[in-house]
Amino acid sequence: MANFDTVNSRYFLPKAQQEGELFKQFTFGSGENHLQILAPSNKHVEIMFRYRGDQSIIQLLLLTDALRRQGANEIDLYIPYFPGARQDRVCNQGEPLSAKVYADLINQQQYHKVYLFDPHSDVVVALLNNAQVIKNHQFIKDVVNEIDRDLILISPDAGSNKKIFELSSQLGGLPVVRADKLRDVSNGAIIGTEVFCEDLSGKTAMIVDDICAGGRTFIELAKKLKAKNCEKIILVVSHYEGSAQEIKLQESGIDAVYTTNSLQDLVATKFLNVKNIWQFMPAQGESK
Ligand SMILES: O=P(O)(O)OC[C@H]1O[C@@H](O)[C@H](O)[C@@H]1O
Repeated sequence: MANFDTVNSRYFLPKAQQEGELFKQFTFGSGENHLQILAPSNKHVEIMFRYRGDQSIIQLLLLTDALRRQGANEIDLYIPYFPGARQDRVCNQGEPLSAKVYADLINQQQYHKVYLFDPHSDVVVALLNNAQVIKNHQFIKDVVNEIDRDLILISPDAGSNKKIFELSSQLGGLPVVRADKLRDVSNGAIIGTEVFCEDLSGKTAMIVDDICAGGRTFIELAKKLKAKNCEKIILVVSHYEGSAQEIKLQESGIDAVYTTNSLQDLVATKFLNVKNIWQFMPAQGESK
């Protein structure tokens, strides 16, 4: 999973340096994108797509159209981070159902398979045609092997429990501690966190979640874990936005963040020990 080769039927977006150019791409001054496939396409191709803002979605649609016109009739899409997945319900009046908007766009392309990595919930999987889920199990196993300590898994909120207990059994029954966010019912803002356990003296806690975005969830949680005398706190997220809150994450007691490159090429920060241990596809400008 971690390493993709660069055979001719794999098209990377954003474009990574690879053996032979498969397509050219540029953006006009007006902001419109242009691309051109440079050789006839195989019938079956794979697009390895990392979401980089909504402009990148347009590039994906253009690439898909160009490939079909060049003869591709079975296209698999790898989209490890699926945009809009966290807005999988309308929380406040006036908001869109973003997950459906993005899913509809992808469905219109009639991909043969759409591979997602550790999606936020089952909703986006249900909205997409031909979705295949790559679970986070192997990623977490790799992290556990690298840490090599006695661990407890922390389920950050009620919505994560099912996933974390499944993960625990995959990891030979690692103990699980449950936590939950307390929210302001009027606007959904996080106002606190509860951790359902007694003293955690001497323990290494591994918080596992799909994404770290603003970081608020983990800052509050880490503070509570520290207050329960946790010795070390590791945050493991499949998708990491790279947050303005990194100083606060560190101050809250998080010792390291383990993540993948599903959203970012390189996570370098002087504040946090962020390890990008899984490479979905070559970083832009890297030859793999
Ligand atoms: O607290 P931040 O980092 O902003 O958001 C991440 C959390 O928000 C949820 O959607 C994710 O599943 C995760 O629990």
